[in-house]
Amino acid sequence: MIENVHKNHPNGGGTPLFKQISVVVRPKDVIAIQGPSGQGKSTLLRVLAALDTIQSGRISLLGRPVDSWGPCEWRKRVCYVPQQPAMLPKTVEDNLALVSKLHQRKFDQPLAKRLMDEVGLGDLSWSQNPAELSGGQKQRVQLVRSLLLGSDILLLDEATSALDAQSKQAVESMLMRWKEERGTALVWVTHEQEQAERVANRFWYLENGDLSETVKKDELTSFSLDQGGVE
Ligand SMILES: Nc1ncnc2c1ncn2[C@@H]1O[C@H](COP(=O)(O)OP(=O)(O)OP(=O)(O)O)[C@@H](O)[C@H]1O
Repeated sequence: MIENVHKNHPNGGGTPLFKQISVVVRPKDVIAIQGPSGQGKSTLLRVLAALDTIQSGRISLLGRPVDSWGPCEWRKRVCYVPQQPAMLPKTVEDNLALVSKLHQRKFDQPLAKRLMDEVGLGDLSWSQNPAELSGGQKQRVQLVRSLLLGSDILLLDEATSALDAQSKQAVESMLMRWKEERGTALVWVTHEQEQAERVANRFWYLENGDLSETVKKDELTSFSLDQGGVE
């Protein structure tokens, strides 16, 4: 999906943040991105989401370069979920219905209800203003809103950083069910080694501009047989 991507450090010093990195994302992959702070994990998600520029390289999905999809279609297919939830100052329901409004689709209320239940927000009033919610509640509402887009790839930036252990487990289980049902790939920045090991089948490590990859042992055979991926 990304080939020889080169990006300079945003500090303007001319040092590379990414040095010719290439990776493929396959349906149902769960990829944990790890590495020291400031090495470009969030930036890599934004590059994949076509929200940040690169100096050279190719970003594509299903064999088509990002430019040929157009920004709106790309964002439907590749959805970035930022660490800090950005909510409309309306109701929870307005926020949940936002993506269907933006993309002229019917709001799937039963699905939204099911997902809210699954992330432990079954009792939350949908008429509340998100400003009244806790950080962890906002993070889960944002995640459900993103899932309703039905994208091929979800880019999760520390998606459970504001959650207690129980809610974190609920979110992890829901995301695992979702990717099995829908074939969605999850590319997930997490600082938690234990979480990475629980959820991921592939691991990307970013440091000094290089991306190295390891794969779970039981995945090695299928991985080497199936390098084709989404691209
Ligand atoms: N808008 C910006 N302007 C200038 N520098 C930026 C900007 N955004 C990120 N950076 C710099 O780019 C580098 C990569 O940042 P990024 O947030 O991608 O790293 P990260 O690996 O996700 O870090 P962390 O683990 O701390 O979240 C950092 O050195 C950061 O200071």
